[in-house]
Amino acid sequence: MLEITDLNVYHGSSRTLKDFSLALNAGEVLCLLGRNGAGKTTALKSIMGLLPAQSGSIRLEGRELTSLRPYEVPKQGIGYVPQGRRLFSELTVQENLDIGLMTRKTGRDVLENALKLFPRLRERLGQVSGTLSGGEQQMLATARALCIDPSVILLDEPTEGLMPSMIATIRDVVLQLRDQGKAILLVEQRVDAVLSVADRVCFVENGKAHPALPVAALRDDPSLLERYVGVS
Ligand SMILES: Nc1ncnc2c1ncn2[C@@H]1O[C@H](COP(=O)(O)OP(=O)(O)OP(=O)(O)O)[C@@H](O)[C@H]1O
Repeated sequence: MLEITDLNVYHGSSRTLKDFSLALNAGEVLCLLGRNGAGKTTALKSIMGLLPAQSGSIRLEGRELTSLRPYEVPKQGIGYVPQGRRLFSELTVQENLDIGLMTRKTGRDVLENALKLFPRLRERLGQVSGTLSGGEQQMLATARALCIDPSVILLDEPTEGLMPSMIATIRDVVLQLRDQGKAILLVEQRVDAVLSVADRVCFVENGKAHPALPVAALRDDPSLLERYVGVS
């Protein structure tokens, strides 16, 4: 569904992604794991066209994305939930969701599906989003991405700073979306969260992606985590 091949991305003169390659399938959760600064967020931003590719390709069902402007990428059906959520904090919950709906001119049924996953947001449609709790803001950022009716969803550390019950809610939603056939690329630092949600994991090390492994490989060989993430 989404195929990244030999992608090279620079920040100034430093090469942040080095011949970075991975393939993401429909109906799976692929988790990017790696140390701080390994290049995980850079990979997601590059997919969204927020950082230009020096070389390499990013294809969604065969269509090349690297030549698109950033505003054109979500229109292809890629939803992005950035680290830190990046809501329009002065706008209400409804207005944030409307921005998602406008992106691809999706219908109210798409909004209904998103609100079904997050009933708590339905109760707060008129609330200014900057006044939501951290967990509710994460729900809103996810629901806004779902309002474009994406086939691919990129989530950057969605459980960061959340309490356990909220982490469980996000995990359940990710699994439901996977079961609906969405392709999900997840950056996640919490090993327990990775083990409970991922189908495959891909270690990112110094800007390079190692070949993806089934998540069972982490259980079978815990030394992988120590080697690539620095936890045991
Ligand atoms: N705007 C920027 N200007 C210069 N260098 C940057 C910029 N953004 C990121 N980098 C560098 O690119 C490298 C990869 O950063 P990136 O944020 O992709 O890492 P990450 O794997 O997501 O890390 P973390 O787990 O800490 O979020 C780091 O060395 C970082 O310092």
